[in-house]
Amino acid sequence: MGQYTPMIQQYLKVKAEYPDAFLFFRLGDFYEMFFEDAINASQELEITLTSRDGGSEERIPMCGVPYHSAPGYIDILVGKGYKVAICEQTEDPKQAKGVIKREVVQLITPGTMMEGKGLTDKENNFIASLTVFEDNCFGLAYADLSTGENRVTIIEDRFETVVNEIITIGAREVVVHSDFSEDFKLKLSERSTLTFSIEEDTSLKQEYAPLLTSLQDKRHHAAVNRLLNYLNRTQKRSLDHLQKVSAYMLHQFMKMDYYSKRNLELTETIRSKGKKGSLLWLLDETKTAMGGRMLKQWIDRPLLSMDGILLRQTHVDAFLANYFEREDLRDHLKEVYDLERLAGRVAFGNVNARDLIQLKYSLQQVPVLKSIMESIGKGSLEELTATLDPCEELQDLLERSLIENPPISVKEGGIIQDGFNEDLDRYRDASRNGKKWLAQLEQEERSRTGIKSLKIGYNRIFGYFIEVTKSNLQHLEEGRYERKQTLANAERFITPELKETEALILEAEEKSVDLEYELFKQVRETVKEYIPRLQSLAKVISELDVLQCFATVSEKRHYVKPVFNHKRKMIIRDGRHPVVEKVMNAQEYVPNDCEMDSEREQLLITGPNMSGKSTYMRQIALTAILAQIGCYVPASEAVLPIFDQIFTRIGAADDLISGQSTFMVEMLEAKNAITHATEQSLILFDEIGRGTSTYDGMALAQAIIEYIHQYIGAKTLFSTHYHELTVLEKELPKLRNVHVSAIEQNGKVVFLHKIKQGPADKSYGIHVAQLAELPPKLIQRANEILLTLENMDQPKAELNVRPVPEIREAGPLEQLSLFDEPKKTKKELTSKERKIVEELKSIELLEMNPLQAMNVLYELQKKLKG
Ligand SMILES: Nc1ncnc2c1ncn2[C@@H]1O[C@H](COP(=O)(O)OP(=O)(O)OP(=O)(O)O)[C@@H](O)[C@H]1O
Repeated sequence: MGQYTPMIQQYLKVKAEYPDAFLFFRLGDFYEMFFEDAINASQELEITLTSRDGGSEERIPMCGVPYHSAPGYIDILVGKGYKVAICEQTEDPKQAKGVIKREVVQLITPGTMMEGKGLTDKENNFIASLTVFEDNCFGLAYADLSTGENRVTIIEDRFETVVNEIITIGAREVVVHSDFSEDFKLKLSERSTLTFSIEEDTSLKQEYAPLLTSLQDKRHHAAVNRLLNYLNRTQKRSLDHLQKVSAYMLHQFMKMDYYSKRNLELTETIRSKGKKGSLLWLLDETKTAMGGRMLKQWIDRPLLSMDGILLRQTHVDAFLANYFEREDLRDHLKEVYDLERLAGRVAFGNVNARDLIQLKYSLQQVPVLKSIMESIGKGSLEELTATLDPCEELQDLLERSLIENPPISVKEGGIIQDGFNEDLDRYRDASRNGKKWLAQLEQEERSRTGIKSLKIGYNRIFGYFIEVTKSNLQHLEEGRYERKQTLANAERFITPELKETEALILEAEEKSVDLEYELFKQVRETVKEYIPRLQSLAKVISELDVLQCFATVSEKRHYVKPVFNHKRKMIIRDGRHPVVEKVMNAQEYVPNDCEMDSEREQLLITGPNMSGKSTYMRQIALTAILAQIGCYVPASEAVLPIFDQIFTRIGAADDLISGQSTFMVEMLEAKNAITHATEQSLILFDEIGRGTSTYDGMALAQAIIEYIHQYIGAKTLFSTHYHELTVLEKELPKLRNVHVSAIEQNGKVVFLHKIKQGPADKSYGIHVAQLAELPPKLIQRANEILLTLENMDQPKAELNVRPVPEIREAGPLEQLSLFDEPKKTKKELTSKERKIVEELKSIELLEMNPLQAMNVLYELQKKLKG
């Protein structure tokens, strides 16, 4: 290190403390990066890589960004999952002896962003900490630094549950002990892009003790302390806005694993991973960013407590019964600023006067919201309304102190109203009068000299001056004017009077700007004291927003209030898939019923491809979820049990990342459902078993159905292409066949999308092939083959006697009328035909899917026709 210049040595010392972050090293107006950081940053940020002499033989790689445009670059790096350490000059360069002192003032990481593009209005940005206890218990704590939300839970379950929870909250950064298992890290990283950070210290810092007062369990403390200590160490500033930590338990909410949430497209779609097309997108009629975030949290955590659900329902009822008040409320909610994030920025000290003006507008809405709510005033809504806190004194302060349209900068004046502070008024008088004095002085000089074009101007270098054009110079009194500057056709002068007036004005202006900044800081400090009240206010407003949103959607889309029962009964009349219905236009969507109870626990759904089996299954799960978050549901009548868990296996080309075959994933998920489901659960299995050879898959599917029927009793919807399974209805008393109907019109299939009792009688695979425009000859041939196969079908009931259906001999195939020519006996066959028959015999039908079989047939036929 000795060979480097003192500044580079300083850089290396700081960098050693932040090895896993890009170090933004402040040099004058730039943040510079050196060595590896420079090489990597120049690639990631697409900026020029240069080099500088640093005392060593080789030049040091360097790249930099101007400090005023740094936030954009920091956004990019942090968005890619990197950390950025901001190292500032902490002493005045003029006073520095030797190298200027520098220190890291903040570490910005994916989980600790406070502003910028990385933050989405309607989404939280959580940073989590994970602590492993004995017996494989996990403490999960998480906080949103931008809003101050702060939670903790203990997971006494598999690590998979921890992964689910971290993905559900959408954490982007996880803080762990340095010994944390690499295997666990891998499992977490497989599912989402996460940044890991280290914090060993789980001891309590006294300043945070008030946040932890409601926590009884020691493990809660350890988990939360790890997180708080990390935030404290990296943020190096006030965390006053962090709210009291609230503990929760996972079993308070309906359980759904990551796959199920994804399959059901609750908050993002499978294909685009965006919000559009998800249940959240459909429901989001919230008017505030805070409400939007709460809605997402509610969708992620449907309730299990009947009381909790009914309470939300009552609120929704009240909003539904009062259309005009609701619309009025919506209009006013629109004017409410993001109070939670504002509170966070107040605590961090980076709000400007414009933010506080927004706060003022928001607070002005509160009495209005309150009076609208009071006019609705029914039952429990009154309780919520009563907690709307207008923070009157704060509102009053903001109204008196800040001017309406302040500039962004808080250090250049122009933000505090006249009449708010006497000293400020006095300075302002001086500076306003000063301008008057200058105008007077200008007038006097003009009369004295008789020069009409004489004017008083200002420049930064020597302040106020008197400007006279060259042609008028002779009119100036000798000795009175001191020359300061010569221009092409004018000269600039000063006089003692001018300088005196100038001193008065500048002093007043400077003092008033300084005082304004001081006054602004005082206002900001006062706002800081209101942070907890603002946060509580934000909670109530968010809740009102989500509840009005439920009412708005329910009314707009003609939803009905679900009725709950403890008898595991489920009746859905005219149920619809909420999102498909919206996308395709309500008139076209075919509504469907679903009836299940303790005598009818399993539905085996058959029907052609594309008829709507998956849609039907999904709509039932979404109906249950909507009901349990307290919203109305897309149906004309709904009687529902409260589901404790929802499991889905709905085909999608997922999980290629984890290196497992689709079939393996299918089996793992089946296992997951079978191991954890209870009588109170809902299971959706879409064509389980199709990923393997026909009989294998069918056998497994049947065994799974039987197992759930006999040992679990969960409500199960099972769609299948194996028509053979429909005979199970005879054996399994709680299983019913239903099918999605289709009709043939003019030789084409028309999907009715209607669920009917009983099994489907026909597979319409060939029609789908026709829709896919396979050659007409081929379609015709497939129809002939189908007819033959159907004619030779054995009574299906037999299948159920043997769990694995009997594999037919190849023999009967010889009798098929495969060819249009008259039947021939073996003797009469030509050698070519014999060869083809042999080929036919050797075909492993069970290894093929129908399309492959058709291809082979087509080839054989082509050979025959020769
Ligand atoms: N009830 C309905 N009313 C109107 N259209 C529907 C309905 N249900 C489904 N559809 C339409 O039919 C399409 C196919 O539905 P879905 O994917 O559920 O079929 P599927 O039977 O599961 O098909 P596959 O067996 O090929 O997986 C959907 O994209 C939707 O547009």
